[in-house]
Amino acid sequence: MTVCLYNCLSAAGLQRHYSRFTLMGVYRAAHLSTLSMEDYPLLGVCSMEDRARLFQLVQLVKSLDLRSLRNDDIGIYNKCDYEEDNELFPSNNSFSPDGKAVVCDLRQSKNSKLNERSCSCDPLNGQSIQLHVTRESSVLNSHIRLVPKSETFNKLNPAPAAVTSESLINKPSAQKDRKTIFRKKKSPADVTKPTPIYEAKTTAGYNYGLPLSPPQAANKKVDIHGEGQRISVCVRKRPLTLAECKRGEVDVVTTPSGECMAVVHESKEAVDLTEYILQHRYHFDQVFGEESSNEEVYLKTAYPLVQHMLSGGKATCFAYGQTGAGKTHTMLGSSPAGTGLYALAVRDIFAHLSATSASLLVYVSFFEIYCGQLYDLLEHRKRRLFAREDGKKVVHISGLRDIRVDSVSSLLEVISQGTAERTQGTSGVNPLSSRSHALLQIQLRNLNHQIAGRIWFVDLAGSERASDAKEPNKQSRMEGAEINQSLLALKECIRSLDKEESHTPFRQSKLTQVLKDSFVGDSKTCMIANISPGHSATEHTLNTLRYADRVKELR
Ligand SMILES: Nc1ncnc2c1ncn2[C@@H]1O[C@H](COP(=O)(O)OP(=O)(O)OP(=O)(O)O)[C@@H](O)[C@H]1O
Repeated sequence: MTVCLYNCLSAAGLQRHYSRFTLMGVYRAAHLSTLSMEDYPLLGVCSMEDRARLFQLVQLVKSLDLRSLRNDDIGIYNKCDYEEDNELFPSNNSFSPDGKAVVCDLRQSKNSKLNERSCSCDPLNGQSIQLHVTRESSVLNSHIRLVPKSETFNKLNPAPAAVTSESLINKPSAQKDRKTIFRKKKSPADVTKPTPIYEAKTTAGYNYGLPLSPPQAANKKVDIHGEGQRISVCVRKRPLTLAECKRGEVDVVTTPSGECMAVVHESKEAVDLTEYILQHRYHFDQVFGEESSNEEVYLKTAYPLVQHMLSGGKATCFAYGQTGAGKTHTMLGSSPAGTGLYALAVRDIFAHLSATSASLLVYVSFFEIYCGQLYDLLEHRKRRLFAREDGKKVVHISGLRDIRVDSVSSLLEVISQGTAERTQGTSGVNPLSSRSHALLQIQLRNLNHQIAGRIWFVDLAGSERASDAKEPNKQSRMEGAEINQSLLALKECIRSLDKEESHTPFRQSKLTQVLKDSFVGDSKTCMIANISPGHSATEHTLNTLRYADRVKELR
């Protein structure tokens, strides 16, 4: 019978957090007893329900007093229902029918250690102790089995220090400030060996060739979309997907609640082959963890832009990040009904229009930029479009089809039609990678067809490097180069926009050229950097965060 942390978490319905627990060094069931509630967010346990479950599990493990039992492993097996358990083990706190286990009723031992008889009888010389948990409404309606092991926690071989938010989050200033947490078990000798953690001091790495600038003060107050702020930069982390969980991906990103901070725990190996963790911290205007819904993201990112648009302004909302990081989920939503930012914005736009007497019409257009060329997604990509400037230096997209929509559903239909046409390719990272920038424009026009407000939603192409292509060929190299060039140009324009420089390099890429109108005047911009949590995406995640960080610093 396998006895492990995973089983414990499974019994409590928390198995999806297993990877994060192990990453944070909580790789054994016995370690659960050292957790405090402050650690829960660091372990990715954020919702009230999950917190309650973990709390109960921790209390249970604490009550078992593992160290006095000279055990350091606890596992749960045979998850079965309460009635069945009751039949098997009718008595409370007694030996099980085979005489090898102790059966306990946690209703009696709630918030306290299990009764002395259970814990001190110590039938561990070659046998096991079995705890029968029978809290009716509890998630812990399972058998728990303690298995004696040769390794013990005693004075000679003390247990590692508890994982606390202090040890994980407090800022070490230098190497001498090394912090320790538990690490995944390597060998019996390493079990209690702490893994050093260092904080990354620079943002060195792949950064679209941009020179690095001094980092912004972490405590700089950011007034999201308040007076004077035209650009906000937010980060959204998605949860591990089922497929990632199955292949054992470890969640390496934490988003401590209320701190607008994303921390990437990068696993590294020194030249002497010792392992250590390098922590990269980034502060943004908003940071959304995996528990955040599209509605929550919308309210803090696109909603202020929609309000700006409804009052006649121009706004742009970008979703940026590696393929598979959740851009489309954010913009479009995953359900067929569509609960992404597009739909939520449209809902508010129509709600506003029906509540006011202004006679405004809603128009939508949708096109993509692929390898420097524009294609109308509402014309099955058959029509190539051209961005041209008129005498007043206003950019027009000739040939672009505008469709008038009069309801949320008609607009969503247009969007799903356009999305189906978008260019996809296979990258080493994502088998269905969006290889183009998709630009959705929603315009308000008055009865004279004059523009009375405009918002762009831009789902940028995946930011992976050309080297990520599975079998790099000329086409994929061109795609990669174009994508990177346009992302660089975008950053330059945002910088120039914010610094109110006389020259803005809109012509550096088609993306910035067509968005020129959104960068001038009273326009507002929000960038949502989407990141994947898995350890195999660490490098991409760091690149995305560096890019977003640079955009933020350039403000
Ligand atoms: N916040 C989230 N919550 C739950 N699942 C998510 C979330 N974000 C993304 N996903 C899931 O992750 C997978 C990849 O997301 P998505 O397709 O949105 O990535 P993408 O960044 O648009 O990729 P690409 O650039 O290749 O189009 C999808 O299965 C999606 O449902």
